Amino acid sequence: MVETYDADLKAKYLDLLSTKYDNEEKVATEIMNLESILHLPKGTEHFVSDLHGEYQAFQHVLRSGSGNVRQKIAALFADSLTEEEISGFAALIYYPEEKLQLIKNEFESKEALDEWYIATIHNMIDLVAFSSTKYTRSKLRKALPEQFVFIIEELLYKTDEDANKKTYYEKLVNQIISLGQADKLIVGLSYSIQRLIVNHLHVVGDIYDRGPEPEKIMDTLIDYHSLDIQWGNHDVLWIGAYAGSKVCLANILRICARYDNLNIIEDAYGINLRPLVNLAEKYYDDNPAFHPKMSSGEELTELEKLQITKIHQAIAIIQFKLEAPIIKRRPFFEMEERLVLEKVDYDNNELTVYGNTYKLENTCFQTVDRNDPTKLLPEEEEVINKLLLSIQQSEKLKRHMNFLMKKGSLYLKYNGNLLIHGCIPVDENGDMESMEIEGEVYKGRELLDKFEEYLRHSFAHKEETDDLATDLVWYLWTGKYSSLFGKRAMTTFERYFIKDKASHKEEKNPYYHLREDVDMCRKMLEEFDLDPDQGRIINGHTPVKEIDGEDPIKANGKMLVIDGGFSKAYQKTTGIAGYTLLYNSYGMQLVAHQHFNSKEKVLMDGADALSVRRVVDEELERKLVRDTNIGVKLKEEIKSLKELLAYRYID
Ligand SMILES: O=P(O)(O)OC[C@H]1O[C@](O)(COP(=O)(O)O)[C@@H](O)[C@@H]1O
Ligand SMILES: [Mn+2]
Repeated sequence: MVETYDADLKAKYLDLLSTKYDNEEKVATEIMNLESILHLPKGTEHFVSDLHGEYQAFQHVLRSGSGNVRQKIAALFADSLTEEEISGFAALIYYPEEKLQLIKNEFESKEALDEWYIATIHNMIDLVAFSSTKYTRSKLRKALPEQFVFIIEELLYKTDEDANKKTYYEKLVNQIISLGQADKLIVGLSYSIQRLIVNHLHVVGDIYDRGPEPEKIMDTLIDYHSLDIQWGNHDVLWIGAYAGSKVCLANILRICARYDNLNIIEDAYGINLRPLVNLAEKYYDDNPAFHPKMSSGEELTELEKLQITKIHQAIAIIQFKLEAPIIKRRPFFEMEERLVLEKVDYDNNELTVYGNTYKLENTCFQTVDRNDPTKLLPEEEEVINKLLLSIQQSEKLKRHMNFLMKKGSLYLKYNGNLLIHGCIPVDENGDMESMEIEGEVYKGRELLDKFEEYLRHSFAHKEETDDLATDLVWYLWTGKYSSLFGKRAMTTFERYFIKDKASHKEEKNPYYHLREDVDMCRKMLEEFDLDPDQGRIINGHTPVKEIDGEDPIKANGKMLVIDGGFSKAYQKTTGIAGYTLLYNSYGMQLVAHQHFNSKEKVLMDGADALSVRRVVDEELERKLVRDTNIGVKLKEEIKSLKELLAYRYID
């Protein structure tokens, strides 16, 4: 029965396939094409994480391919260009529009400029050829600026250069210049080169929060040619807010207020904060614990600062109140200790948590009824409901969140590696920690799959605000067994109101010290059905403190921690601007970014020489497409095509 069904299905599939490949030659050509692709070297993967709204730094890393663009230029033009020229050329490729302006201003005669155009266009064509050796012609064509494909291909596939066609090629380039198309061609070629140098991008989580322009990062990612995303805890917080979780919403607003980024909400996403501002003005005053953190160079008037301080308090208190009913209705979240508002001794202004009693400072409990401390005032309730409505109606946010869902997942198995933002929750013995959800116990990979299933359910049901799926999205942000949080509890309340830093400590999951161990990493790879000899785990989330001698390469290279440290607020504690990772057919390279120069500085002296590389390993055998995820798919296609050939065309 099953067999006939399968055979039927197969025949239907092959019939469908034969509509695309409607003669024997077409099938044969495609098989040959795919077979040869399998033998090309694998494309370069680029890994970044913890972007935290730092659009400018991200742009630089993306455009420079973490130093890969410059490296290609240096390799190709080692004998013909000086270091300075190489840097200038690199800067032109990263920021072609701006750099072109700067360069053009330097020329005094048209002839000199034309000469520069000719040399530059030729160099760029050579670089395109050099950067595309791993690709098929058709893939290269897709990466070229559409309006110039014909011209570029003519120049790329030059034949007979010395004889008959020499003047033809010269004419072509001269024509481009005299018709005023040179700038457009250079800009187009620059973006093509950027695109050719990185085949696929992995964003290992935390696009949102702390930094000023996450929405611009999202727009860049939406336009990017090939990528995947592993959600970070901060991304999930935004997904949760959009999916109907009021407590997630309160959190994103609180973090925006804390980092003086409320314009992300108001200007970028068009959400009206007026109701929240009115509430804040009515109940709150200045409070040093709620002053916004500002990055250097930023200026606020006293009045602006005061207003943000008030909003910050208003939304923090709403957040603490909203947490309580969830903790109570979900005892299996094991979060009773976080019922902080109920634990406050309002007479003595003290809090007892985890067995210790602390004095509270800078409190702002004006809207807290000590007999029912977690009850929202009707106006607080109205504010959060209005905000939820308007956040769910933001077209731009909808677009960004849909994209996060489409390209994102909690973890990803890719070319034999495991990509995950936070951790795999384990206990001190290295056993997978289990969590009971609706009477079923899950652990390891199954637990993560379950989390993702609930998250997707919540996203599909935005009208539900208090169901288990929505509560679990918040759990992913802050829960003990969350693979994204990776800590035992979040001490936000203590950070605001208690001076004693001991109370701020957030204990990490044992994963974070056990991941130093090779066997533990092997075990985790096996948990995800990956080959422990070949695979590696690629993590974000925890800033690597190079300052204290911490190494991002752990467990003999089985574990790579690439928290980009893009977040300016965290660079003091890491001593570095962060790491990114490149994986080409020869192996993996970790790139340490000492600091991200401003775009202006890069434009002036092409300065990304500050990226230091450390090679994780040299693969013995060059990796080919056939060894990759895509290779597996291509092999399946080849198999089907061969079946089609036998079934339809060969008797
Ligand atoms: O430094 P901030 O912005 O107050 O945030 C601290 C909070 O951020 C977290 O570290 C989570 O953010 P990360 O994913 O960037 O680590 C919490 O554990 C902690 O409570
Ligand atoms: Mn994180």
